[in-house]
Amino acid sequence: MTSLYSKELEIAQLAVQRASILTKRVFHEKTKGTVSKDDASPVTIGDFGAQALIISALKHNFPHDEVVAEEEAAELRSNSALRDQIWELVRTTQLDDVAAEGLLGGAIKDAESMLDIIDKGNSKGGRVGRIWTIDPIDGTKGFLRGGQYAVCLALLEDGEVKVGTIGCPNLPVDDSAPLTADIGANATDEEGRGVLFSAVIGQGATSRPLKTGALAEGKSISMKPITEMSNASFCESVEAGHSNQSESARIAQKLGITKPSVRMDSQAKYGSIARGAGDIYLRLPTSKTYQEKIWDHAAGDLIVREAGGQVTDTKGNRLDFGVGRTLATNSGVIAAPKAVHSQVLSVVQEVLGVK
Ligand SMILES: Nc1ncnc2c1ncn2[C@@H]1O[C@H](COP(=O)(O)O)[C@@H](O)[C@H]1OP(=O)(O)O
Ligand SMILES: [Mg+2]
Ligand SMILES: [Mg+2]
Ligand SMILES: [Mg+2]
Repeated sequence: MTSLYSKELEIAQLAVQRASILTKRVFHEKTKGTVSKDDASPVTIGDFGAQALIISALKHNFPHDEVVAEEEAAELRSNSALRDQIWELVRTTQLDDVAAEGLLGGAIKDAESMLDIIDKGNSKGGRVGRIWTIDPIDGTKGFLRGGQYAVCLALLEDGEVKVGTIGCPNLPVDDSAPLTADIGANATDEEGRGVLFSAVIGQGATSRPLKTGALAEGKSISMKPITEMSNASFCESVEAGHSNQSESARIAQKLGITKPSVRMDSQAKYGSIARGAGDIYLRLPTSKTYQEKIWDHAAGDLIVREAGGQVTDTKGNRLDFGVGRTLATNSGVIAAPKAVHSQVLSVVQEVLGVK
């Protein structure tokens, strides 16, 4: 393995795999330690634990890189019961392959170190240097209802996404399985679920089964060419507060799309269109003030583009990951195969009245 970013890719995939094991354990626990954040969104012991495990692996391998991660440990420093619950999970979650676990640096020393590690995700981001961005559980609401969620990790270099990995424990492994709406009944440990999407800039995108030890072999994935808009399928958020679902319905109708949207939580949407299970992902702003977070889009943006797609905001600009922790200069997301992206964008702009 001598290709560019091969070490980063291997560590990212293994780190996401290990964190995914932790999230699945939490799903089966009776109490998920759910607390409400300042913005009223939920966070669980799974979010904190997964973030600790991923940052620990990154700091072991790339000690000088910065990290922009979603969660912070402040609440855990004053809530020792919650801290202990997370520590118990983190302490006892390993990959079941000794060599792979060794690559991630093994266990974290103690509960205090775990809190410090969680807080290493506090970089301001920006356009200079190597910055990893982590969403330890993307779609926490989906996670809680047994629907889709994703463990997301990307490497930015000078503001550009170079490596992206998304673990989706509840998506089918089969790349050609049709997209199904996220009704919250997808959580199962049966064979056939759990997929890891990855991409490296200039090297294409892959999917592989999400394992509990060494990495499974990957397959190249690509977006499906749309021959008839009437047969296209588009996906969007489950949450009406995250994306305007009445505008998306009007856009779909104007494009000639006849199928209803497939609603699913998290960056599972990016992975699903990248492998051709769906075609288009629309995320239409619901407020003028909400700024999308870089950890909600970085990995998906690269995976879709490396699979033959184009990703822009509603103004037609590429997502700019170099402005800080948020996509402050962008509004919404339009992801589609390259060949039809401009057609989709012009209908989006017509319906939204964007110049
Ligand atoms: N008002 C909002 N508009 C758009 N996205 C939001 C909004 N509030 C939260 N989000 C984020 O959208 C992501 C979920 O994406 P999706 O809606 O596509 O499933 C979550 O990361 C969620 O943040 P959080 O992690 O804090 O819940
Ligand atoms: Mg969250
Ligand atoms: Mg998220
Ligand atoms: Mg999250």
